Amino acid sequence: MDNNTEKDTDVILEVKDLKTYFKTGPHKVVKAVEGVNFSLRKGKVLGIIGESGSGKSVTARSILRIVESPGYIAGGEIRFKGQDILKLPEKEMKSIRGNEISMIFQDPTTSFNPYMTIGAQLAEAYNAHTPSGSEKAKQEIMRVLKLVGITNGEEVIKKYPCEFSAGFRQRIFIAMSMILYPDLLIADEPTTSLGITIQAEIIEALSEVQKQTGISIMIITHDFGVVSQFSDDIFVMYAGRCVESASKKDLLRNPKHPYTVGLIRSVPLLEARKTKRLKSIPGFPPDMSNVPEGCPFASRCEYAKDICHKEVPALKPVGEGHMCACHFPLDYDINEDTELG
Ligand SMILES: Nc1ncnc2c1ncn2[C@@H]1O[C@H](COP(=O)(O)OP(=O)(O)OP(=O)(O)O)[C@@H](O)[C@H]1O
Repeated sequence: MDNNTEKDTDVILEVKDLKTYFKTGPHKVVKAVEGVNFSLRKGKVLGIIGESGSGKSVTARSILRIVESPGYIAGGEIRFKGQDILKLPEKEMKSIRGNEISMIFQDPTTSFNPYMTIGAQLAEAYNAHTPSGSEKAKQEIMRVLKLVGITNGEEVIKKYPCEFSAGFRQRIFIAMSMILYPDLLIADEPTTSLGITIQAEIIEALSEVQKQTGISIMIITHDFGVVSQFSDDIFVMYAGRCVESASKKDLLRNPKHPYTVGLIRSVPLLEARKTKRLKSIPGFPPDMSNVPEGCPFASRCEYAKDICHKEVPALKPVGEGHMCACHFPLDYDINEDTELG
């Protein structure tokens, strides 16, 4: 039994020193997630942001224990409601998936069976864990469809996925993910394949679901606009590591890691940036099978000094609830960025 402290009871998910590797050759290991730490507060939204290949999806899949071979979890703890789920037998984990933790993916097209009606698929998701009469299932289907703003549920359930747009399918998929009253929803790039207007609608739908149900959400994205709009807390990933985490307010106002500053400077939609020039981060993330010594961001960092190329900086507190892995955290006020003015 775990002895939760008062503080811990506010945390639904705590990831400690998670390592997920891929053995890609006899002497080759890709360290996709290398010692990641973060927590998600109950009823809050945590945004995980980072460029492509930084390990966001692998982190999400590790939480559900669905990392596929040659991938494996090499170490760490994943505490969900106080219990380390890495220690659970697969049978118990199966019941947690969908029932307590559900996940939505980037591409709503592949999330559905094209040959089954929406109603049949929602009923199947409901009955998978909760055998029950069809009347009850139908009530629950209507409940979740309404939750995502679909009021013509009777019509929708008779149709097939191909009869709807990608955005509407994603909305239905969010509904499906909510059918078993999960406590945690992991949304992996839920808006990436959609147009700008539809993206905003999906975020709005997720936000409505969160408000109405109080569910905890972990949203993964490479779009700072999405996290700045929707998250309570933000966790920035780079090359398989956590480089900065803080409340959204702190992170956007006073980012400490040069990578976070680079990400913020490259976003066209943030209010504070509207009138300013945009700057992309020069260079590319490292090859994950051959990450150089020292801070993985050093080769792209305009502030890097000798030590940055030699020692990996530890994740350390830089303010209340604000953590940063940098040898020289910045004292940066986003509104005083004269370089961009
Ligand atoms: N099946 C695999 N085999 C080998 N390496 C893999 C595999 N899947 C992922 N990786 C490695 O893990 C790293 C992290 O991948 P991940 O999908 O988590 O990135 P991401 O941040 O979610 O990127 P994206 O935004 O493009 O989805 C990749 O750079 C890749 O090197």
